[in-house]
Amino acid sequence: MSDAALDLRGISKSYNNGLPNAVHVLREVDLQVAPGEAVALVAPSGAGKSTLLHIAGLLDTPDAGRVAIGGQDMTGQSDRRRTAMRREAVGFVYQFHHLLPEFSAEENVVLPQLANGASRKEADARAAALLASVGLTSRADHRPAALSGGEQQRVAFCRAMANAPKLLLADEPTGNLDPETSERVFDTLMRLVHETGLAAVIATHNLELAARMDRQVRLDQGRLCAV
Ligand SMILES: Nc1ncnc2c1ncn2[C@@H]1O[C@H](COP(=O)(O)OP(=O)(O)OP(=O)(O)O)[C@@H](O)[C@H]1O
Repeated sequence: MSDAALDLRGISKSYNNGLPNAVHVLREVDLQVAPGEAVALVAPSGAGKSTLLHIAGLLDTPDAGRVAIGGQDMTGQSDRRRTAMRREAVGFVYQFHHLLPEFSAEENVVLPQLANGASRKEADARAAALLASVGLTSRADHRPAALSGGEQQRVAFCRAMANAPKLLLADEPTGNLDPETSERVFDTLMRLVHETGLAAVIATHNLELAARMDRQVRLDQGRLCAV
């Protein structure tokens, strides 16, 4: 397999839900993403974007096909190795951000770094810089419940970037944001992609933002095609 940041080959996934007719969500999907490349994943609701992102981020396994991250084939690897790879190399921004409710915005960005071996000082400095980059310095001490949906979304983005992942997978990362804030998060993201060699796959319904990424792919009837 290649040295692509993400290399998906022949990925298929279906759900049968105990019914005779299985739903073929993904059919032989191939996708390679290079370091420093942002790929927009566009598709209607229910087309399989989350399923594809979960498989790419090692949160789910395909029925067939291979997944490699940073040139390492993760197919058939133990849960321990998959978890270690996910923690070291992959950042995830979920559609529903899953922040830890009992911790502040800043702590939500600090904790994954401590879990990954950073010192408290390094983790605090990186969290402060990330929160500043998305305009949240004044909200750093707030718990998620005291933040708006869009602010929570931005904290989730900072948390995904906390351990400087090689691969960022994002499910509608600007979905809850007003146009100006969406622009700011998008600019931060593209700067990280082009300046640090981050590879990103970003599922979005926003066709205008999709058109500004390096490449667009579309899921249609389970097949992935270039736009
Ligand atoms: N665990 C599951 N069991 C059964 N069916 C599932 C499961 N997860 C997803 N599906 C089905 O697979 C299809 C794709 O779901 P998925 O969540 O990947 O779509 P999506 O493109 O991310 O949608 P949205 O944009 O609405 O979030 C849907 O028809 C969904 O009902």
